[in-house]
Amino acid sequence: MTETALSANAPVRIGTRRSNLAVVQAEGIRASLQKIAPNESFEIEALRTLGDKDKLTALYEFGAKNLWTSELEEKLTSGELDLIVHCLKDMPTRLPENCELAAIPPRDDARDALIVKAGLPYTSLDTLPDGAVVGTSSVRRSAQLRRLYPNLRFANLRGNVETRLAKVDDPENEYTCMIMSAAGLQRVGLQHRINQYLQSKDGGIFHAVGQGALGLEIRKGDTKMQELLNQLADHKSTLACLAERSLMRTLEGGCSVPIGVETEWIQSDKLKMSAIVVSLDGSQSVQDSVEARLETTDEANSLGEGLAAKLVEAGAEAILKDINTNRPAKE
Ligand SMILES: NCc1[nH]cc(CCC(=O)O)c1CC(=O)O
Repeated sequence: MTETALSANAPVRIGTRRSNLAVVQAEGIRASLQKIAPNESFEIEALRTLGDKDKLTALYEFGAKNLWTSELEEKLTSGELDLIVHCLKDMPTRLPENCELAAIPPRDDARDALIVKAGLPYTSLDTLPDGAVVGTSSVRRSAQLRRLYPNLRFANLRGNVETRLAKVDDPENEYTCMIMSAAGLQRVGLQHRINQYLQSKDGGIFHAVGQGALGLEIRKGDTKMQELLNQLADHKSTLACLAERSLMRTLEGGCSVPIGVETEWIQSDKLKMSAIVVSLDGSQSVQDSVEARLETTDEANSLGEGLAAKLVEAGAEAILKDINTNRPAKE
């Protein structure tokens, strides 16, 4: 084959993390792209990232906000990859100079879910006995739970979806239950293990910014990829997720800061966004909400900034500052 023929047929290279969930997500995007562009070929490259390798360090101790993404982004900018399929919630709110968030497809279930150890009879957070051990390494989850359920205890739980579930079910381990994203479980076919779906009006728990959505990242200015991915984008999911990310960016929180959020379209073009910021021990919290008609990404960004301002007014800054000064291994 000549070199020209090779480059004309060069496959579009899709990068993702090497977990089952990440690969399932990338396969879904590949299938959608293949339908849109039947003459292109698409290849998936599943890479082990720093976040996958280090299962021991508590997430909040890493300091860096990009432990799932930076190695993939290096390959994107060097041209080894053309697209990265991320869980949007693992993407930092500020991307490297030469990368961009090209599209957000229709969002799946954004809620957290309670999963009880196999064989135990509990069905919801409020039926858990005193001293029950919740497996989670997310300070957003533990802080919100400490606030509402002071009778619970917490233990770190890391690893991919299947690993975490196996650790909880292992009778040798002290976990009574764990909290995980509903979308993550559903995508790998484990939705039957969900005992309770959590949200502000059920269990009192707000989900993470961008949870349940995918983020499709490309090299900045790659118009061929942008045009393809435009066809996978969902307008309402995009506006809601961008509003959430703007809130997070404005509060300067990373994925390890206890900011919980919820967005809901209350009319066809009106988004309501509620959020909570909680101290690590659950003793302090501020909560507020905003709503506005949204059509453009600028308007989504303004909504996030507006909610951040309200939360700061209510005392969020003191809580976040306290978290940053007390963090054990802050950079
Ligand atoms: N923090 C890890 C992570 N990143 C994305 C998902 C699941 C998919 C999603 O929620 O978008 C998970 C698992 C979890 O938090 O339970």
